[in-house]
Amino acid sequence: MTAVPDTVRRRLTGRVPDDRIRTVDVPRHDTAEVAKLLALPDLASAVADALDELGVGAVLTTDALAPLAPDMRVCGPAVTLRYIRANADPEVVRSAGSRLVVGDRDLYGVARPGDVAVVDCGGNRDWALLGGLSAQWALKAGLTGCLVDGAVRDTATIVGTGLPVWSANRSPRAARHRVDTVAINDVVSVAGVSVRPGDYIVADADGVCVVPFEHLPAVADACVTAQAAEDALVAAIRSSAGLEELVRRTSTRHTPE
Ligand SMILES: O=C([O-])CC(=O)C(=O)O
Ligand SMILES: [Mg+2]
Repeated sequence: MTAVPDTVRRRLTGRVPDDRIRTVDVPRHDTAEVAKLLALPDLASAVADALDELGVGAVLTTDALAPLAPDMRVCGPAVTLRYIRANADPEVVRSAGSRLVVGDRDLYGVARPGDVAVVDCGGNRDWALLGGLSAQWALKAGLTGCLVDGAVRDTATIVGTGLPVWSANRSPRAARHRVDTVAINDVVSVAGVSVRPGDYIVADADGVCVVPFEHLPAVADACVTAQAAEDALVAAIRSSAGLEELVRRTSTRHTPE
């Protein structure tokens, strides 16, 4: 069983039993790596190019997970939560005072400022696992974003909080009494992509990139190099008098002898 230190214990509600908290020790890189990435104007596209170049990681399109608002962007290490769908009728569960556990608050409790919550909803896309209250709790804990492979609700309130959230669906119906928490900080599956605690989530209006923890520094360096080349190309586009000059200045074609 995980030893939960007192500093973390004071941040937990106690709803999730300790044996479902797989670890509180999530690896994290220096925040300078995150700052390099957040400086990129087209964050997820740049990171996706670097993942292609290095042959690592995974991406998800906005068909799989979409941001609640187009200006949302995030980069940070994942803390994870996995649910399963409960079999019981929610009315029966509610009247029996069941111990089905909603684990979002305790996920935020084990997180550190800068982390991104990643929620595997066990295939449930119909019932909301995150709403306005949850978003405000996440912000209080210092989370910088949430990915929910399921539904969210209270969209107006969530967007108003400024917390960046990506989800597979939206639904007004709550998942309370319909799901149970299996694990906090275990490997999860999000739209078919595995995410380990500490893998970096990079997301914006174009979609989501999952950067394996060990590759983050190389990805950040590749992005900075590619951005410098792109900036030079943009300067050439802007300063060329016309297309002929632009093509001449940027062409790599061999001139015939
Ligand atoms: O209550 C719930 O289950 C989810 C919700 O609406 C919130 O977090 O505000
Ligand atoms: Mg609500």
